Amino acid sequence: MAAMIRLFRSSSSSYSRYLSTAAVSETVKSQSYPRNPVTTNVEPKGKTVQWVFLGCPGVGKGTYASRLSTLLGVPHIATGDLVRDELKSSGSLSKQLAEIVNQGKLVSDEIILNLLSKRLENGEAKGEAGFILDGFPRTVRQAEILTEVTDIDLVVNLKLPESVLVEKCLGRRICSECGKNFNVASIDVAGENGAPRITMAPLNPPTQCISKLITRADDTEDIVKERLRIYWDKSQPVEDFYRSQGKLLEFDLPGGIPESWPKLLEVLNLDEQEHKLSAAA
Ligand SMILES: Nc1ncnc2c1ncn2[C@@H]1O[C@H](COP(=O)(O)OP(=O)(O)O)[C@@H](O)[C@H]1O
Repeated sequence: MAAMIRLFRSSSSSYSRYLSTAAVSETVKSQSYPRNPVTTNVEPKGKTVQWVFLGCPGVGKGTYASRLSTLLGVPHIATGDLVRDELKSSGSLSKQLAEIVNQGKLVSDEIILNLLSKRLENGEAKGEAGFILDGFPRTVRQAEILTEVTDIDLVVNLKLPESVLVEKCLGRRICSECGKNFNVASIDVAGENGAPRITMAPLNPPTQCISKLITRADDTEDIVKERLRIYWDKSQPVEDFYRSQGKLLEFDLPGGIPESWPKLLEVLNLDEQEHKLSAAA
């Protein structure tokens, strides 16, 4: 992990030097790719969790990654949140980022790696270990860099039909005071290719948040469609990257949180009660 932070912290010149080193070590790297089936067992006293969550905008990566991070006691690190925090600041980067993000485009690798390295460094100073990454890696280049600097145990790929994704993004609301996420969309769509119907009840805010709800500037229909296009173009190949390493766990969400959460725990071989008890001990 420390090596990861050192490399992520590199200036742009040493960063490009690092990339050429990565290219030289390509052969060694490809030999070390595991070929065994996906293993999801979490050893509570063993090595800490280093997981990645993949999935289209609106699929619920943040929701499930955050719940699992609480359950497993590892930080949930969402690069989208890091970008939004930077947008709120008055730094010089903020204006540059707003233009990119509000068009639904991806931020440069250099900026993302800088934000991520700062976050990891702050976490390490606080004694954090392990992580659930959400929103990173988003390109094959980012995935290759991550492979160079640390071991990823498992990559969870959350999936929903595209029509649901757009509705979910448009229904997304955030409380400007407490920061919690809600969703006012009521989803009821026929499953694709003979799959069962998908229904999701709205995740309504409590009364104290109702007057403080805001919508993300990039959650408009046109920008969501552009983000989805970019996902298929740039991020979907990341699924293939991890599939070929035997690390990809595909998970078709059966519905909202009440239906999906227990099923996700089941495929991850996690027992909620057991983890709560060991955390309390
Ligand atoms: N790993 C990344 N690489 C490039 N840009 C990123 C990355 N993570 C986040 N961003 C930027 O932040 C925006 C919001 O990210 P996120 O909240 O993860 O969005 P989404 O809901 O589309 O999955 C993205 O549209 C992109 O501009």
